[in-house]
Amino acid sequence: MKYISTRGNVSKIGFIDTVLMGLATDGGLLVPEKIPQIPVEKLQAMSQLTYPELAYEIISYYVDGEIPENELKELIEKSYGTFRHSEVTPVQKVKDNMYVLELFHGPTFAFKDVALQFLGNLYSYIAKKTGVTINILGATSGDTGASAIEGVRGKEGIRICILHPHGKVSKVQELQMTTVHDESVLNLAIKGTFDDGQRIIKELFADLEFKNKYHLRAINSINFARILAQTVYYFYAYFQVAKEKDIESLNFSVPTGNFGDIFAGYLAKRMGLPVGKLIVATNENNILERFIKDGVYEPSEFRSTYSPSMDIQVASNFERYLYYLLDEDAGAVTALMNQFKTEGKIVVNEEQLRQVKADFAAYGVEGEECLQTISKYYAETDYLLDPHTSCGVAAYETCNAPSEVCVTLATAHPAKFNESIELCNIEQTFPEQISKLFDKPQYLEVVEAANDEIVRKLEKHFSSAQLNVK
Ligand SMILES: Cc1ncc(COP(=O)(O)O)c(C=O)c1O
Ligand SMILES: N[C@@H](CCOP(=O)(O)O)C(=O)O
Repeated sequence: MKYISTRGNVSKIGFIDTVLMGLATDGGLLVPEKIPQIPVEKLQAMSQLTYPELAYEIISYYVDGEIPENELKELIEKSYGTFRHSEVTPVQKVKDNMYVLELFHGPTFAFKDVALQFLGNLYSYIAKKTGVTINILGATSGDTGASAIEGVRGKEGIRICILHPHGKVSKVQELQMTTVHDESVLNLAIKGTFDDGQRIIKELFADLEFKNKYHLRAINSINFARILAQTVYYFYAYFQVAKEKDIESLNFSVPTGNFGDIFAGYLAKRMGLPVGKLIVATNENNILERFIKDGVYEPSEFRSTYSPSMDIQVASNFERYLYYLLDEDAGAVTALMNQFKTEGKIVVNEEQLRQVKADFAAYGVEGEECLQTISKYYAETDYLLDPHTSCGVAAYETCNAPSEVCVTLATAHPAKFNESIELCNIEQTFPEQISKLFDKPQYLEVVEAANDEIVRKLEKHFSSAQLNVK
């Protein structure tokens, strides 16, 4: 298995080099040269596997022997051994034909842990095997940051810097990131939005001299390993629902911001999983909903919402989808991405829009509807949705036909977003791991959303004494 760039200007590389490269050196995103196809008989055999066993089967297609079988199995078991639920990502039936896939049983109570526990261990494995330096640079709207820090903290030879939008993440998200007192961790709170942070880190990754000098590595979903690990739970959910329901295909409703999670579902479908509709649920920052409806991809004004992790205008993984929409024509992707840079928008033609609508349904959830959905489900089913999952459920209600079976991805635990839950007059009990954060001191530096100030901080952090790799 080799990997190529969506912009066509990177020579083919293997899995480990793909993980280390993160953002492709030509500014594009790395994708597998050929998506592996899983035959029906193999799918049937996979349906009885435990989560770690299934993860091994799926991930092996992409690692393609670069990590010996026993070492990959060990790495996967270690990654999912930190989850509080024996099934790792259990599926809960909420009502007839409606399920949620609980992705929040990892250390930081968000779906990011599923991929970032794996990626943290993978980076540690690569550092030990090859001696390469791992200096992680990431941007977060709240969840990736905490999860990435948790995934690598205490691992020798790894340093990490996370940019988050100052004052625009929930209190628990901020505490999860900033109460970690470790010289390998730097939290920069930028005076701006998540999009500013994501743009800045992409510019730094695109500066190849800087990237190479400081050995910058990515933990955001620009890193293909993130997408890969997230693909596994679509398979797992399908197999769990199929055990109790006779289904030909299964719809998924996915709270969406950077388009990474839903792209993982798209990949699972292309690998042969019988996925029906992929429903893109957004909040008021609805660039993706508008694109799926009108074929125009154009940012609008940023809005702070009850689901802050989805307050994203420019969705990183959109480029990966564009690559497949444009029949894997890297030249056409490059032209459209250049057009986006110069004109600020991308418009697809009618035939392409038909394909987009065949691939996805979409619904943008406004604030009141998000809160009402939380209240309604709590009253009617006793299930407490976090505001992101609530957007997913509201989109399911709008886009899923009653006869179709749908799984909504529950992307975070409600305790992370008590600001929104309180507005619904619901009192929740915090898990101990979260309540104890409130007593801890915080470590963060507030900076302008400007490259030069951030570069100075990074240079200092990433050139501090080299941490030993055991
Ligand atoms: C809780 C939560 N839900 C949904 C999303 C959106 O996922 P994606 O960015 O992969 O579209 C995020 C952020 O990524 C998140 O943190
Ligand atoms: N919602 C995310 C934004 C970053 O997304 P990623 O999947 O590319 O890491 C967050 O919580 O940080």
